[in-house]
Amino acid sequence: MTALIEIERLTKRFGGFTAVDDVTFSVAKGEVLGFLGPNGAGKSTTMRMLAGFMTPTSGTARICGEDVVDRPVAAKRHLGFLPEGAPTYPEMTVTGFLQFCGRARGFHGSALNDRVAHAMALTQLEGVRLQPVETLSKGFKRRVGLAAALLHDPAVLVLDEPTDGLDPNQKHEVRNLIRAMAPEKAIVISTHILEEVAAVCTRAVVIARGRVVADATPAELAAKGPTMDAVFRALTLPEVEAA
Ligand SMILES: Nc1ncnc2c1ncn2[C@@H]1O[C@H](COP(=O)(O)OP(=O)(O)OP(=O)(O)O)[C@@H](O)[C@H]1O
Repeated sequence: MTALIEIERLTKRFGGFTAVDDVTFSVAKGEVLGFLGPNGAGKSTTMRMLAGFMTPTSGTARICGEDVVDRPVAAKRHLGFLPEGAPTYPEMTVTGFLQFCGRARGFHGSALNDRVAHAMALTQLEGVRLQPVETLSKGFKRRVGLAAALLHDPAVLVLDEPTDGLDPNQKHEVRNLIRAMAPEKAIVISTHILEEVAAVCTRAVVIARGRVVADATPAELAAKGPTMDAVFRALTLPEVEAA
């Protein structure tokens, strides 16, 4: 299996506080890695460093073999990143925003229009295509962000809570979409929803206080206790309490 994401000893300190502490894992093509942990565990910080949005204090991250710090443009070519929250440029319409993202990715003319139309179809945004992003509900804003991440059909997807704010039907659709794309890509999703891990992930990495406390398949994790909730608490609470 080819590792499309390679994270080695990644660390981020904010002053004297270590938010991400010596994190190592890799993700191969075909894998959907669930990145789990309690609030403040360091998930978003790890994902931001992987996406080249934040410089690590130490350690390395590579996307399709390209170091995100030394070769940021080459690494980002292979990456679709859905950050936390809503897309920027809220006054743009959905179509306008996605066209802007597509142009930034180097698409023009009919190729640009095809890309935007395809991404909108995948994320079911056609009904709101002419609406300004700021007027959309949270779930629709999330899907606009997801469409922007998928636009260039990248080999690597890093999705920070992709189903946050979606209703159950939309969650189902987004999980189906992730599953459908999975064979051709390496995907990392962070989530608080334990059922999502069983539903879409082939592997799970659990972090607490910035450190990896488990790296296993969903079935291996589930076998560690009576419920996924209990396993999650056993893995993460001692770390939180010890801090
Ligand atoms: N720019 C920053 N400056 C200082 N501290 C920060 C900064 N960004 C994050 N932190 C801290 O680093 C820790 C990890 O934050 P992070 O957002 O990565 O956690 P998370 O696992 O994504 O949490 P959540 O599940 O709540 O989104 C937190 O204690 C947070 O307050």
